[in-house]
Amino acid sequence: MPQMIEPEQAKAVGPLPADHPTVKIHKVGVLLVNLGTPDGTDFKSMRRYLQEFLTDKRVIEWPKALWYPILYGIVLNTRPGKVGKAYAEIWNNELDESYLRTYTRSQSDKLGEALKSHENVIVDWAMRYGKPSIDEKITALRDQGCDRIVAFPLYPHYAAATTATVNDKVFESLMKTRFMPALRTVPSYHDEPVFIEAIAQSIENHLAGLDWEPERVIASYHGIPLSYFKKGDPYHCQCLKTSRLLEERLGWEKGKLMTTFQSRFGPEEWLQPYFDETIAALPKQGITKVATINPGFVSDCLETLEEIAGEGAEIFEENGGHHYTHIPCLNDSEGGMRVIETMVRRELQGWI
Ligand SMILES: C=CC1=C(C)c2cc3[nH]c(cc4nc(cc5[nH]c(cc1n2)c(C)c5CCC(=O)O)C(CCC(=O)O)=C4C)c(C)c3C=C
Ligand SMILES: [Fe+2]
Ligand SMILES: [Fe+2]
Repeated sequence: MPQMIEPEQAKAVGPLPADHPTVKIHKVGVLLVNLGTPDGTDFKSMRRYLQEFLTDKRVIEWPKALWYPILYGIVLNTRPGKVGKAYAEIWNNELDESYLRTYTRSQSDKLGEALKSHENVIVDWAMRYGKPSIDEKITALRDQGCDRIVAFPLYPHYAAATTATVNDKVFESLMKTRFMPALRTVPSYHDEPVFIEAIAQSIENHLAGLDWEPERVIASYHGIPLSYFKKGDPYHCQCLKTSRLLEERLGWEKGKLMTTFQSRFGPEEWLQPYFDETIAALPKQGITKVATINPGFVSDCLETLEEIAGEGAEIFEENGGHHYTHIPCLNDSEGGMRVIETMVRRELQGWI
C-alpha cells in the first residue's frame, strides 16, 4: 500500500521510516444502498435471504421470544418455496439476478459516469440484505482512501424498517474503524421537486403511449404495520405528501390519483387503504380502467412487478375491470438518474 500522507507533513518529516503506518486519504465515497435481494430463487438462497431480512429488529419489532418460534418453526420452512416461485417469474434470466440488483448496479455505474470529472469521488453500491453487503463496500471505500462517505439509502420515504436499518449497518461498519471517515447520510426526498417532476413525467409519458385513458391512477406504496406509524414513523405523511404534490403537478381533479398501501406481512393491521382491496372494489363502483404506479420504489422488484403489475391486473380483471397498466419505476432512466444525481450532488457540497 503506498504511503499517502498530507504533503505538508511529508515536507516536514522528510523520508519516512519503513515502519511508519500507511493511511490513505483524500477520496470521497458515495454508497448507494437498496433493500436487498436473494442470490437465486432456489429454496436455500431464498431462506438465507429471508432469514437475514426477518431477523432484523427494525423490520420485525416483536420480541424475539414471540417471533423466533414462528419464524424458525413456520415462516422459514414455508415462505422460501412460495416466494422463490414468485421471484422466478420476475427474474432477470439474462444476468441470473433480480432486476433490483441489475438496476441498483446500473444506477451506481451511471452515477459514477456522471461524476467522473471529480477524480476523487468513488461511487459504489450495496444491499442491506444479501450481497454485496454494506460492510464489505464501506470497507472497500475506506481501503481506497475515502475519508469522507455519503451513504444513500435509496428510499424516497423514511421508514425505520428501510432507511434507518441501512444507516444502522453503515454506522455498525464504521464502529470497527480506528480512522473513521466523515459521514453524511441522504435524507428522504419524497417532496423534492426533482423527484416529483421525474415521477410526474414518467406518468405523463406512459399515459401518452396508451390508446385509452385511465379513470383512476393508483399510487401504491409499500405498507408498514399501523403500530410502526403510531410509534412515530413519518412514512405515512411523506407518502401522502408525494401523492398530493404529484396531483398538483399533474393538474388533475381531486380523486383521480388514489393512494394505497401494499405488501402486507403478518397478522397485524397495516396502513390503509390496502391496494388489493381497493383494486377489487373499483369495478363495482364503475371504474374499469386504471393505471398503477409505485412512487416509493426506486427500482422495479418483486413488490412492483409481481404484486402490482401481475397480481394487481388479475384481481382487477377478476372483479370486472378491463383496462389495466403498470407504470414502471424510475429505475436507471434519465429522470431517475437526475433524482439520484441531484440528491448526491447536494450532499457532496463542500466535499468536491
Ligand atoms: C414486517 C415486514 C416488512 C416491513 C415492515 C417492510 C417494509 C418495507 N419494505 C420495503 C421495500 C421492499 N420490501 C420487499 C420485500 C419484502 N418485504 C418484506 C417484509 C416487510 N417489508 C418481505 C418479507 C419481503 C420479501 C418478499 C416476501 O417474502 O414477501 C422488496 C422487494 C425486494 C426484491 O428483491 O424484489 C422491497 C423493495 C419498504 C419500502 C418498506 C417500508 C416502507
Ligand atoms: Fe418490504
Ligand atoms: Fe400521516
